Amino acid sequence: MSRVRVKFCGLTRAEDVAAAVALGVDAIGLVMTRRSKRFVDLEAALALRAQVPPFVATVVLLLDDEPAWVREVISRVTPDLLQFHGEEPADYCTGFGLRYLKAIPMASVDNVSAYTQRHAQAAGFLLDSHAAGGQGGSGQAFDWTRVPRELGRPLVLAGGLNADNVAEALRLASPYALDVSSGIETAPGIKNSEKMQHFMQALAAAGADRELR
Ligand SMILES: O=C(O)c1ccccc1N[C@@H]1O[C@H](COP(=O)(O)O)[C@@H](O)[C@H]1O
Repeated sequence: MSRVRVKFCGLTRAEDVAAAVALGVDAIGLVMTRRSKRFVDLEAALALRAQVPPFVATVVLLLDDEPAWVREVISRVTPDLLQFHGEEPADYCTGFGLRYLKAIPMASVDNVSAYTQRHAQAAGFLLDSHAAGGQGGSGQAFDWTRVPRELGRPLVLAGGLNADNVAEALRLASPYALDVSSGIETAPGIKNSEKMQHFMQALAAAGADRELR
């Protein structure tokens, strides 16, 4: 038995980081691709990162970004983990020398295990509802019965999660971790403390301590 981990992603405000940490999240996500409405620049990311205490991970989300930008983000923000959400090939992802999650666009991937084999060095896989070439963070869920039983790596479930569906997500997908953004906000990048709290309460009520894959 193990506890389901939680990442709140797309935080842009100090008060939202403080609320997330107080609620006991395992990771916060900073979106540092300029394509996103939740983009935070280097100065903002540095300030938010400085607020994150030990034992809470800082994950930086990128999407088909220029390597020079990725290197600058790594050296300035010092994230614990990268999350590549685009069509980045394995040699690009491994080239930065930092552990990474690879997002899998479930709307356009039929064979998940073939996809994971191309990213043998990924620390884990994040299954999201978008199609290749599209963006995540849409608040849309995919069919969770499509989540494979065995990935051989930690599986992070994302896409349209909220307090109302988290129990069903756990039941159908048994993920290692949950990643939520739209479901805890009032507008892109503006998190809502009540929604954050409701999400964590719903997770606890659903039994966050469970057998995981
Ligand atoms: O949050 C964004 O703006 C974003 C932009 C580009 C790619 C991914 C993005 N977010 C990630 O998408 C998933 C699902 O989010 P949601 O809960 O459906 O809003 C999650 O991993 C976000 O971190």
